[in-house]
Amino acid sequence: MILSIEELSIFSQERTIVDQVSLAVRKGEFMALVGQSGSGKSLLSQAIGQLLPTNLRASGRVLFEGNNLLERKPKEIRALRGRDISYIFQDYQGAFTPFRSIGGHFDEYQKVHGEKSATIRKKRAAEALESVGLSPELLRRYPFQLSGGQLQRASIATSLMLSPRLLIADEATTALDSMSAHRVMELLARKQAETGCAILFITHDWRHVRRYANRLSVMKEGQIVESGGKHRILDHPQHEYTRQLIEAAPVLSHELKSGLKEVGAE
Ligand SMILES: Nc1ncnc2c1ncn2[C@@H]1O[C@H](COP(=O)(O)OP(=O)(O)OP(=O)(O)O)[C@@H](O)[C@H]1O
Repeated sequence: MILSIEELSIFSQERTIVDQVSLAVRKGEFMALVGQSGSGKSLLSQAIGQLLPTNLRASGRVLFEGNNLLERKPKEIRALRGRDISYIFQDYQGAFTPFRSIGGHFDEYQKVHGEKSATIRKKRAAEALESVGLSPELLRRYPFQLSGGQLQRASIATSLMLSPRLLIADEATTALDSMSAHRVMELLARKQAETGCAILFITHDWRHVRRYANRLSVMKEGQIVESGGKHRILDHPQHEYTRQLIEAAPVLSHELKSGLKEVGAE
């Protein structure tokens, strides 16, 4: 288990938003987190890296390779973020400062994580861009000179540059057109196969769950209502809410919803 969330609750002054949630991500797996809008998926993912808004607080345990991250000092967490645990957000535009070149962003990111050699930083930045199918030429450009899809791939390149062991992707493809989203998903799957990193993937897109996930958890009103292997949940959901969610998703073929063939089918 690379990540083990145990009885995590998140509170505002007025209410409990996430209520005693437990969730585990295994080494190297693709774990999808789906569920109702406002059920607390983003806040749960933010709590992992101590990124919660300041008006909220968390209780419980977030064990990353056995260490409770909720007890770590902010400085320790900053060092961990980007190196061991990386995030990809829906708002990838926000990851870039308008007046700094793409190369400048890659350089700064590595400096923050202690890489002192400018030669290594430059080489690694070029390799990172190439690994997501972008030309190192783009390092000279500014964020507004890239398309949305290119910018999202550049932000993914940054997130993967230091080979994190856990990648947290919060609706990483929601803002993209379907071809760009497909490219990003294929890229994540390929990087995962290459590096063996685990992915916690928050999404509303059941096509991505069906195609890429190993396991999934379903959230509703601050609680996890069902967790398990993809095929089991998609083909035999046990909770009524999961059933409704799957029924509401577009049906893609006559196969079972997980993509498996019915027993006895040709
Ligand atoms: N800083 C905050 N203070 C108080 N409540 C908040 C704060 N941030 C989010 N919330 C509330 O917490 C709940 C969970 O929000 P969260 O963003 O985690 O939902 P989500 O499941 O990711 O939704 P979506 O799928 O729409 O992105 C929502 O009701 C939201 O309004």
